Amino acid sequence: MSAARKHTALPKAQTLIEALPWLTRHHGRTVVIKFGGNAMIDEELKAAFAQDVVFLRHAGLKPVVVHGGGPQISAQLDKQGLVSEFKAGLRVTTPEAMDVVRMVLAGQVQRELVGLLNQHGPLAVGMTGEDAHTITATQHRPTIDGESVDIGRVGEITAIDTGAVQALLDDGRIPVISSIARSADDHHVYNVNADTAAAALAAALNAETLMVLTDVEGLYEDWPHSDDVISRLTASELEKLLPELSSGMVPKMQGCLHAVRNGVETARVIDGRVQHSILLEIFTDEGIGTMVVPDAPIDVHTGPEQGEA
Ligand SMILES: Nc1ncnc2c1ncn2[C@@H]1O[C@H](COP(=O)(O)OP(=O)(O)O)[C@@H](O)[C@H]1O
Ligand SMILES: CC(=O)N[C@@H](CCC(=O)OP(=O)(O)O)C(=O)O
Repeated sequence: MSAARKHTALPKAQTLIEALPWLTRHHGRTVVIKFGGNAMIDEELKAAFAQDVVFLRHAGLKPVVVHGGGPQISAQLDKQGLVSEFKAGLRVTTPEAMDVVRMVLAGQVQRELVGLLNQHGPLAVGMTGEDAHTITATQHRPTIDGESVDIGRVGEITAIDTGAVQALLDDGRIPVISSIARSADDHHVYNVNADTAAAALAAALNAETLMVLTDVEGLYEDWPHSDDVISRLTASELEKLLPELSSGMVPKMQGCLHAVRNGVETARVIDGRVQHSILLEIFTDEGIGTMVVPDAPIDVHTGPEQGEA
């Protein structure tokens, strides 16, 4: 090898070897990645997301993708002349809107993600929470101003059956899951917030990490007045903060709390607008968003040889 070639190749080897402690730590572990509708805005970002997920799979992790599609659902409802209304951060879902939600999530967004992932090999398999009883829900009635409100076919998760997802993981596949649940009440289906579905799946799968990709840098300390990101907080600290949060951050942070209180080691909210943000989070110490840890935390941003595992 010429001196010039060695010069350009060496930094690549160094980059790879720097990832070794993280590769060792995460090998064989399940990572649930929530890809939000707002982070899916750009073709290049979607392609980079697919590359990252496939990279994780080839690096020996077990990624599970749970996707949203709020803006895509709203656009389709609009096309059909149906109004989008949200209460307590959740879409008021009439039976007519439910058909649109199901068609957009399972028929469009999920298909697109599966297609992007499968450009790299026969890896991704799409499913919804309806399949093999993966997610079961009953009607969710949020309390607004002290009153229980009917927001239609919005589901509250009552059970998760991980059998089908686990079988896919054992077969080396990447499950791509739409946040629709089978009903425990009747033979219809429910619309579940995708952050909530991802968190419930992460806990039930005993995942190492829940990673929520969105369109902000993380949890802002004083949103919307400042863009100071809280880089790390414990479950108890988050619990205290929850009543102050608004809009889309509520289900995300509730989900992160649920995950770390139920065995998941870290739950992170990261910026899906940054290319390869997943790899930056998993394989470097440049954690870029907000990380929630259990009250007795494990320092995951420290390489195994430098600190406690
Ligand atoms: N404290 C906060 N920190 C960051 N974003 C916040 C906060 N409170 C509310 N938000 C809002 O939450 C949004 C993210 O949620 P959402 O729109 O549901 O995204 P996604 O489609 O990725 O699930 C942000 O774009 C921001 O407008
Ligand atoms: C009940 C409820 O609100 N469901 C969401 C499901 C999709 C979702 O959560 O998408 P994002 O992650 O892109 O927000 C909805 O209908 O918009």
